[in-house]
Amino acid sequence: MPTASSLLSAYASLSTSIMLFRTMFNQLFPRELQRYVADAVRFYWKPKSSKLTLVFDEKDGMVANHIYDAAEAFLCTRINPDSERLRITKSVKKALYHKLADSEEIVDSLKNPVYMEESVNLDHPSTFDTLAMDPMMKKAIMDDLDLFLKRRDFYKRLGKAWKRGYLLYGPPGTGKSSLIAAIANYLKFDIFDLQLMNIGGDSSLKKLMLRTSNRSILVIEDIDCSIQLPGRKGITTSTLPDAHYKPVRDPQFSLSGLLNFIDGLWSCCGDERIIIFTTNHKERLDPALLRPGRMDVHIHMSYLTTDGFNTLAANYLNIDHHWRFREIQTLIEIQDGYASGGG
Ligand SMILES: Nc1ncnc2c1ncn2[C@@H]1O[C@H](COP(=O)(O)OP(=O)(O)OP(=O)(O)O)[C@@H](O)[C@H]1O
Repeated sequence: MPTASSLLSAYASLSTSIMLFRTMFNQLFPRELQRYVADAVRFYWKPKSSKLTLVFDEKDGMVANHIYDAAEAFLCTRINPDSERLRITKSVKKALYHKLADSEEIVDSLKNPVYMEESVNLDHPSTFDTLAMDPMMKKAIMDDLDLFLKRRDFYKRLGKAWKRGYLLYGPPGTGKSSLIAAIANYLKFDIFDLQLMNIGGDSSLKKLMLRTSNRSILVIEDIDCSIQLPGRKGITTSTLPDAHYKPVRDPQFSLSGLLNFIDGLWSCCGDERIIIFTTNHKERLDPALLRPGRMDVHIHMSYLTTDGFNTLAANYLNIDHHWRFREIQTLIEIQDGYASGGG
């Protein structure tokens, strides 16, 4: 057992050595190196926290920080103004998990954490050349787009927003998305894909619409089934989906909100914009959405014609004849006959 005096003398010699080491360290090494060593020691010795604080500044210098806007728009669909803390976790397999207060919980899927996907560099190969579509119809669409782009003064003179709405309707898999890509490639516009089911309310919608750039195409796909829009008088009949449809969640914005934004919001912010709606069931849409000024051009995308088949065979297989073409063309004609009620 060490005596008190030996302990005291060990302590005295240890503290003398430390003081000597500190003095030498301070004199021999530059201040920057000392700070670096101190930081490294602190980093390895500090107890590790499981918490991570993300700070999004509202402004990046003098300009607005887009990440702040995106975070704000996203969070205001998930939390109410009374919530003070938001806890978000995500394990490897499970969905993104938000915990607001002790009594309030929301589970979200990471599939669509942000509800507007911005595709600035469109890399979709579809063009009007590769699209299987009646040549007259193709030309009519391209002419309409060209005319629209030339008519800035016309819209200005009328005091109307310089925008054009298209509705693409028809059975699934008939080329609606391909046509959207072809239009974007033709005009060299950006595409903004608006996911209605993820929008929390009119104000979020407004914010999102304002974030779309000029010379852009706003796409609202499957308008009849992405959300159950309340009608202008609150009646949810006009866009009723089929019996199997389950809305992802109740919408917190109204059809009138959507229509007003489409009509009014872009009028104050400059250049040309195109909005494209797609649906497999045009008959389910409210006439208020279908009228010119909102959906100016209605394009029916239908099943393959003989010409369309030839285009696809050339695009995909690089062939313009084959011994089975005749057989396929006969089948298409029979199908056409059924579709037009002749069969
Ligand atoms: N008219 C067409 N021209 C060229 N490719 C087509 C055409 N129709 C379908 N396709 C091809 O078929 C696939 C499905 O087409 P697309 O996604 O454009 O259809 P859609 O009408 O948008 O379908 P959905 O209504 O299910 O979203 C794509 O690979 C596309 O290349």
